[in-house]
Amino acid sequence: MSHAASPAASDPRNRLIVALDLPSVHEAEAMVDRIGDAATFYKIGYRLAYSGGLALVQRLSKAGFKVFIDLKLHDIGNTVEDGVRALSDLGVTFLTVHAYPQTMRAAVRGRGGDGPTILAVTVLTSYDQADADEAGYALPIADLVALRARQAAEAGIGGIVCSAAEAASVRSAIGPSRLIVTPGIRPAGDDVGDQKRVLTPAAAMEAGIDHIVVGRPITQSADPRAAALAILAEMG
Ligand SMILES: O=C(O)c1cc(=O)[nH]c(=O)n1[C@@H]1O[C@H](COP(=O)(O)O)[C@@H](O)[C@H]1O
Repeated sequence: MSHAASPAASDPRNRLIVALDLPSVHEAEAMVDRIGDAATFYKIGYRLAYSGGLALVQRLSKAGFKVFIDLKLHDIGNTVEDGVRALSDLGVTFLTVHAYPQTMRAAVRGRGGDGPTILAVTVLTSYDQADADEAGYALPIADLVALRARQAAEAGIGGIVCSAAEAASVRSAIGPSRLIVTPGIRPAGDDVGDQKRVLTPAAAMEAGIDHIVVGRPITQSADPRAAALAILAEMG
């Protein structure tokens, strides 16, 4: 595997997280090599984690990449606390839990003093209002995201996952020092797939987010490196 570049603080590569949602560790490693120095931060989710991807987390970290482990934990408090404690030993930068108050408090306990930054997933970007209604939530999505962001800050969570469309209300709920991380990003004209609350890379940056998460627009492109470079150019 190639080694990660060390971008300057102002370099947009620090703010682009590429979702490695690929079928196997072998294909994920080949993708990292194809993208080369156009990315320095990768996300590993269910698909890879459940097929040998935890070893890849360690290889990526060793090669100098930042890693976001996205398992969206949500269970009874004791199980979440223990799970976060175990994941904290992997040396990742970010890990995710769902933004339920009991879950978030347990995750903060499991993280201890020097673990990874815990990100709380508010309302999935594949949900529109009809999906939230169907799931039994009485609130408009914007209000539910803001409520969960406030609860995350109260629980001591380090960052929020939401749509960039909600960045302003989330920022006022969490203050300047916690992070806003936004999937549901599509360059203008790209296929949105199952995403519903979508913004372009440029619009997300203007909205004041800290990191964007981009998967298929890069990994399913005929030229993943060129796709990543185009997104970086749009991010400024
Ligand atoms: O937690 C996440 O990363 C996440 C939260 C969310 O609300 N929406 C969302 O799409 N994601 C993840 O972000 C990535 C987006 O991938 P693409 O839609 O292919 O760009 C996927 O790996 C999702 O699992």
